[in-house]
Amino acid sequence: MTASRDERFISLVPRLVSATYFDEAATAVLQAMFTCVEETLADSPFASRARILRGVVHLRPEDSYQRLFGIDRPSGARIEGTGYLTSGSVWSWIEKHRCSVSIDVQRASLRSWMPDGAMALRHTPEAAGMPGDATRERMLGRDATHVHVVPLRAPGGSVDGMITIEVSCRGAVGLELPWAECHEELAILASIAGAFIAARALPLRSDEPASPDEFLPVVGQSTAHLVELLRAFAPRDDTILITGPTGAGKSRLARWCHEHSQRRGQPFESLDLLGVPEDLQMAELFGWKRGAFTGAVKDNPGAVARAAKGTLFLDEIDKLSLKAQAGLLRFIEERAYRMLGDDGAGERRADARLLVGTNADLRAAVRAGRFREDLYYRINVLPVRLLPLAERLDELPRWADFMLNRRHQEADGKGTARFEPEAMKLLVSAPWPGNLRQLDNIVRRAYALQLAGQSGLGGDLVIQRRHVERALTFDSDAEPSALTKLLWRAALSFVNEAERRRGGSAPLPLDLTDAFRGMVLGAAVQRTGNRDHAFTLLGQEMLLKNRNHHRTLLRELSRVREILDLLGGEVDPDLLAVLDADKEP
Ligand SMILES: Nc1ncnc2c1ncn2[C@@H]1O[C@H](COP(=O)(O)OP(=O)(O)OP(=O)(O)O)[C@@H](O)[C@H]1O
Repeated sequence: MTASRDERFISLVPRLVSATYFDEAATAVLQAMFTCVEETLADSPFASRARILRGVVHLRPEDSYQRLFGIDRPSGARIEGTGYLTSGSVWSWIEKHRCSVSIDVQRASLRSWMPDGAMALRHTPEAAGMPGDATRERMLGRDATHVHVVPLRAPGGSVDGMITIEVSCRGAVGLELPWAECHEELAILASIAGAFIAARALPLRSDEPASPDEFLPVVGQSTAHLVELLRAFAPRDDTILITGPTGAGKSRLARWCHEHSQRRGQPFESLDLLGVPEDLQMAELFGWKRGAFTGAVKDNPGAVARAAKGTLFLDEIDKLSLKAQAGLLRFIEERAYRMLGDDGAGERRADARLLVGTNADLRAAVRAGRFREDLYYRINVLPVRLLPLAERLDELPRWADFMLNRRHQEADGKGTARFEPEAMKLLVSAPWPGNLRQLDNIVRRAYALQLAGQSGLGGDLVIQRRHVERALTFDSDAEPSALTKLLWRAALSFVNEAERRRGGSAPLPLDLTDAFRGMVLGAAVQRTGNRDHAFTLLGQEMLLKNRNHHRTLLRELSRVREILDLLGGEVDPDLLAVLDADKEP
């Protein structure tokens, strides 16, 4: 190892340590790699002919894109928009074999630098790991004749992404660029970077912060990086796989991608496979002719044909039957399909860009034999994950305001609509298993309750806390697991607080959780407006019978006071009212 290589390793570390943005960390490792490759090329027969075009860092842990950043070598500028190598097959090869690969783009050959030092050369365009025709064409279009790809390893050893270096050297087509001389050093640089980059989800510094629009009205810090990624992915024709829980907004995000693609203005067709029985999936996708099956009273072109020239969003793709998976794979590979019952016309073609959504773990479905592996790799080109609402609480107040104003406009309301601060606090502290869809329902319900309590839609509308509380209560009736989730969250908060106090102020012992009984009793007294009813509601008739319930309530509420004294902070006004009422003789 030469001194300059040592220096490169040593000088990279402090740059990575001090990086506060992903861009900075990625720039540091790319610059070190550029220098390494340039020095190697300078000592080779291609010295005067080869030039580096660009380098890109792809961070995709657990198989979904988290960050993407690239530098255009000649200008030193950040790569904008669509200029990224996004070959699903290269990624799947790297992930599986955990080794670097060098690609001769024109000759369609792929050299793998196996971890045991062996080297495998594969020559056909169809060979596993080789980028598909469209990706190769794109690379050649920007004069990239050779690409070297290095795995990005996380500290635990998992491969959490890759770094790609594109070189242009027309004179070397069919010849070996000197990757043999530098691939080890590049792998070490990537490993050093991986230890920092993959372990920390550094934010992306964007010159142009993600701005909300009609199709994505709220973009907070927690989704800004996702929107940034989608800005690069949306304009391409590759498939985007959007994973995320039900109701988180996958369909809307798919629509946003369509609106930010060249296909904007063309049809956007959405098919939710959850609602389509397996035996009708082929028909819904590819259409049918009249009489193709019982009930087919007239021709139906199918979702693929309706999406022609535009975009087709297939939600809940994991629900696709194996038969329909085969049909979809064929459509993706050849853009060809057959309509049900159309024996005469033969094959049809449609140019539709595919976007796919799921809440399931598709890899697990592949392992279980429920999802075709070849189809998985075809749709897993640009995977992104939409977080559940509970993990993007920074956005929640803006979503709630947006949904409230949307409802207000639908109702032709005058003036403005807003939540009072206490109502908003309640929304932020709720668990949201149903995500944005649930929030929308709650907002609509609270709006209706508020309207019912005041006359007409005249002036500004301020939604009060009690209406939100009632709306949430209705909702938790419909969602029995919500209480368990809330209890669990409360337990976690309790433990967090106990930890925070460790070694410092008064401890928070387990016994204080008894205060919860007092709070439940207090809430029941407040809700029923009567102690006897509250005790009956909570199954404590025995205490009532013995007329012991007043004393019990006093004792339970004293525990509540104890914990409030210890914790301090703001106390819910309703709880205060119960406590104050009990002070009176
Ligand atoms: N960008 C958005 N603009 C406006 N409303 C949104 C947006 N995203 C989500 N919502 C609200 O959340 C609801 C659920 O969104 P969406 O249907 O996109 O979720 P999803 O993740 O596709 O859910 P599922 O998988 O259950 O179909 C919408 O009906 C809407 O009320």
